[in-house]
Amino acid sequence: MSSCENITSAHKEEKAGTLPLSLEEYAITSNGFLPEQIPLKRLPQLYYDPWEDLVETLPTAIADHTLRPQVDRLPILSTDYLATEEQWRRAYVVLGFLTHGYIWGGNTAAEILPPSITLPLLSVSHHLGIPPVATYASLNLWNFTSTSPGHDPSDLDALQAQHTFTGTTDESWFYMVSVAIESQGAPLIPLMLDALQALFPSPQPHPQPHSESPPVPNPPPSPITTATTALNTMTTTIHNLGTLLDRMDEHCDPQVFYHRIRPFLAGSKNMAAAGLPRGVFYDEGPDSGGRWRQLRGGSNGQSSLIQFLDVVLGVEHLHAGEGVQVVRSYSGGRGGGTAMNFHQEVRGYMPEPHRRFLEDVEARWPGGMRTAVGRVLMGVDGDGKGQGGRLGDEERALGEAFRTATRALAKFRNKHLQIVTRYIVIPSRQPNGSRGINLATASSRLEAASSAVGGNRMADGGAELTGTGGTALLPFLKQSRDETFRAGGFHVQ
Ligand code: HEM
Repeated sequence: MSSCENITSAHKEEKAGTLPLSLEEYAITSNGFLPEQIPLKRLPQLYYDPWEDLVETLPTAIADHTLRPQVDRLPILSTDYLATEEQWRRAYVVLGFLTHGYIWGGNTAAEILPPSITLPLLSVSHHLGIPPVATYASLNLWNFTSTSPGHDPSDLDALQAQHTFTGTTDESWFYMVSVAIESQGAPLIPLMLDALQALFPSPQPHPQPHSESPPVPNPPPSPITTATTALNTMTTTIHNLGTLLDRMDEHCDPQVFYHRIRPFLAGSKNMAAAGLPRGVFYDEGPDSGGRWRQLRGGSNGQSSLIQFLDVVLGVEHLHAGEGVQVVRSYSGGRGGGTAMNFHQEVRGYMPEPHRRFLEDVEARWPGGMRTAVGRVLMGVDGDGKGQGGRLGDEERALGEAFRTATRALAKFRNKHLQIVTRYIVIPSRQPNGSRGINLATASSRLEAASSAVGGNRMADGGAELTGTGGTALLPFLKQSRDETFRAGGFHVQ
């Protein structure tokens, strides 16, 4: 197989019309936030063989504790020979795996990242506009291959991760469920942009043929019908994404996830309990010095697709201090300071074009469907205070389609909550005797921010062990779900 195979997905040829935004400018492909082609499996320049050879044997090197000395002996390679965006992404994937393998692949966490990793990683992350750490992009979006004819990334059974820390099927499957979700959700991007565009500029009533005019043979659908149809497709697609989520159990065992995979996803932010009180020192060599950095680790919460669905529907996630708990990620790290909530903060961990895309969509269609549908139904921006007369069938169908779509996304979040319970909360309460110092347990401590939750003020930085940690994590995820339900709260007359 060549290193740059074309991907044929079921929806690839579907969209040919003119979009209100040029998706290419945002590095969005016919596979959505996934690349158009199977990501490179190896950098073609022999110069980068020291990285490639090491990452190829990563699970073994971690298991026999030889990774750190091998990384320490790596030459400091320049990024000057990276020639294409695919190659920059490949370098980011390789360095991300080596970084987390190095930090977490021992009995204690490594506090200092050597210049052989730090220098090229900082250069690559600067080029891609993404933090120098493993992210959803390096673990999922740019880390897959497929054995299906046409390399269809929506075919979960044919997907495989290119790299894992553990060499387990469980880890590959954990990443690939997200890849299939991204792929199956991809057609929603152009579809929903069209729908927003149709509805936003004051929707016209259905064109009524004038009595003297000749009948129009195939009148184009009205903006309201266009949006209704798109929302109904969105509902079906989100339902299918939930079916994929349900398949996590097929090959990813909760014990393996919690005790073996998850520790490697951890970041360096608020990880004192796991042995990183100051984060990780990125050593840039004797000339430049270096500095301590505290960063989140890789998380599916960094998915641009799920945030796109929020933006389209107009789901609002509250800021810290407005009742939201700022949680430590399952991959480590706690939500940002007072000004940012989780969803805003993790945008900083998305590839720059994807982050820009979400911001531009928000700016162009503020409030998304919630605003647009609200205007149609009540003549207001969805706050339910309008006068509104009797609604026609078309408007009622639109309102119903919108509420059904928000309900579908809330149900998706509900399934996700059940997964988090099975994969984190329950295993965190069970003993694990496999390691001297259990980094999984240490890195799963949750810290509640000094935010008021249900009237109970929790001490800033007050840590809870994982046994009770789920009590901090679950309210955050429940809040996300409930905010989604709330976005659909219209009363159709
Ligand atoms: C074993 C599987 C999974 C586990 C244990 C898990 C766990 C978690 C945890 C603990 C969080 C809290 C924030 C964080 O730590 O970053 C989170 C957030 C999130 N996860 Fe997952 N997750 C899993 C699979 C997935 C999948 C497949 C997706 C789909 C792309 C997903 C999407 C999200 C999203 C969007 C958030 C942000 C909260 C929200 O918007 O509701 N997760 N996940």
